Amino acid sequence: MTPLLDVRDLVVRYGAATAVDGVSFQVRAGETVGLVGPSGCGKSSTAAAVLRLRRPHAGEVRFDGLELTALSERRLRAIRPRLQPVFQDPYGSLSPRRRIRAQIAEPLRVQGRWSRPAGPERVAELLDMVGLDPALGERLPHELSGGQCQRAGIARALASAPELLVLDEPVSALDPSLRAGVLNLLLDLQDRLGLGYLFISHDMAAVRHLSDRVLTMRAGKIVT
Ligand SMILES: Nc1ncnc2c1ncn2[C@@H]1O[C@H](COP(=O)(O)OP(=O)(O)OP(=O)(O)O)[C@@H](O)[C@H]1O
Repeated sequence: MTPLLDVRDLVVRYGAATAVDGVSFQVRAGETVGLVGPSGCGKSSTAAAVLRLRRPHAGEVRFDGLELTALSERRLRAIRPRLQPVFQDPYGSLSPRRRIRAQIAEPLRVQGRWSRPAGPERVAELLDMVGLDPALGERLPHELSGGQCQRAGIARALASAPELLVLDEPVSALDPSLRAGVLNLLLDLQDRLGLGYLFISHDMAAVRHLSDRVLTMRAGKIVT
């Protein structure tokens, strides 16, 4: 079976410095692959290349068999909803001045999946799926707690109907008491939706809790 994500010999450079040095791994549908390693070892650079936020210097990123590194922006736009990021900063991934419900509705509108009353109902359903009272959709991001905001960001990612989530330190900015709740939510969503996860963290306990397989990076290379 074609893996959901197939990364081959990935190289990311910043000028003369090599941040990712020949990394290869696969993520299958419904599977969580953890990526751990010390600060600066190249985890976020790997994520950025997978999401095509940064073009790699060399190597391939295949998503469902399709090579992303060579795709035009126009063709990439059709693929982007299928692989969605969740970043560390819960407030940073949402626009500060728009209500939560409008931000969750946006992917539905962009993909031509918005109508009334189904659109607003879907937004309420997505909020409920991430454990938020749909009434919180009326609020602005700064009117939510960090944990609520990260859940809203996950709801927004889910609005695109993704198959893969790239989770880059998704709970590291949260109060330790809230982390388990968000990690368990991610497990629950994976069960319900069959999502693949690339889960990046320096928190070994969190990675073990979530991952089917754990890859360790050091100085740009996968060492296990
Ligand atoms: N935009 C950039 N410009 C130049 N160098 C960068 C840039 N982003 C990252 N780097 C460098 O690339 C290397 C890998 O960084 P990266 O952020 O991918 O590591 P990381 O494992 O995600 O670290 P952390 O856990 O601290 O986020 C580091 O040496 C870093 O300084």
